[in-house]
Amino acid sequence: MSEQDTFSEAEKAPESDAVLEVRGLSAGYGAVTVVRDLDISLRGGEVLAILGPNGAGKTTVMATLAGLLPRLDGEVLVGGKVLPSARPGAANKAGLVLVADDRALFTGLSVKENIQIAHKAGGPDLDATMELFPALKKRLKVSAGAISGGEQQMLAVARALVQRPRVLLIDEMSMGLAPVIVEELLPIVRRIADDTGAVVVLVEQHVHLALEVADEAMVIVHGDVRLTGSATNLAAHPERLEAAYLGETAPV
Ligand SMILES: Nc1ncnc2c1ncn2[C@@H]1O[C@H](COP(=O)(O)OP(=O)(O)OP(=O)(O)O)[C@@H](O)[C@H]1O
Repeated sequence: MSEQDTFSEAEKAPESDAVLEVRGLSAGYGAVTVVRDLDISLRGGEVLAILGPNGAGKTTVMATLAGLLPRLDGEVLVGGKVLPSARPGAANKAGLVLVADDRALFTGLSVKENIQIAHKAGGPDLDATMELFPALKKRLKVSAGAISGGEQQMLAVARALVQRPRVLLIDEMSMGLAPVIVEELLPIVRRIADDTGAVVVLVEQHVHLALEVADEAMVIVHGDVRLTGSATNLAAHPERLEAAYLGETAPV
């Protein structure tokens, strides 16, 4: 097959290659719609950064994707199969794993026990997981409540990883952490996508750090998608990002 053939095939890749597809999603609380008409299509190994100011609706999107909130409209598909609305167990079974912004660790249990409890058949074992988190490896016997914020975040991601996610949702990994720690953590997320082929959807306040590791990015403001594009493109045009954040662009 010539190089040209390979290129045209890649260009024409069918939509069904998508591991995560979100079509016309609206999300909110009761009768209140907070996010409107969201579309996402990601293949295995791709990282999407969801950006936007406080209150934009990012966490609402993540919770809805994870089945913790009912969808108000639209569909979510994993591996081509439509997920039922508001069924977190079904979403998890389909391979969606959420790392929530509160990390939700068992603080009375050790680091090792937190990981063991979450482990699913076929997921990477403790040794393989610790390769990604050498700092955590030294803290395996310490209780999860006694490690640093950065280590807790590593543990939250490690706990998601041993569930063998097809789609890893990480909500504000950087919450309460110094930028220097975030700089260490985000490349690990990139590596997870590259090594395991999982789709990663990342909500992040550190815009430029997120764009360094993401493939695609989306800016949500007041519940509307105001900007989408490749992370490289958005990083090269900070003025577009700024205009989107300020609500100066029309909904996409
Ligand atoms: N439980 C709830 N009931 C009703 N409204 C809610 C609830 N939780 C959040 N909201 C509202 O939904 C909107 C979006 O909130 P959300 O937390 O999704 O934003 P966000 O982009 O994640 O913000 P931040 O960056 O500050 O975390 C806000 O107006 C918020 O007040």
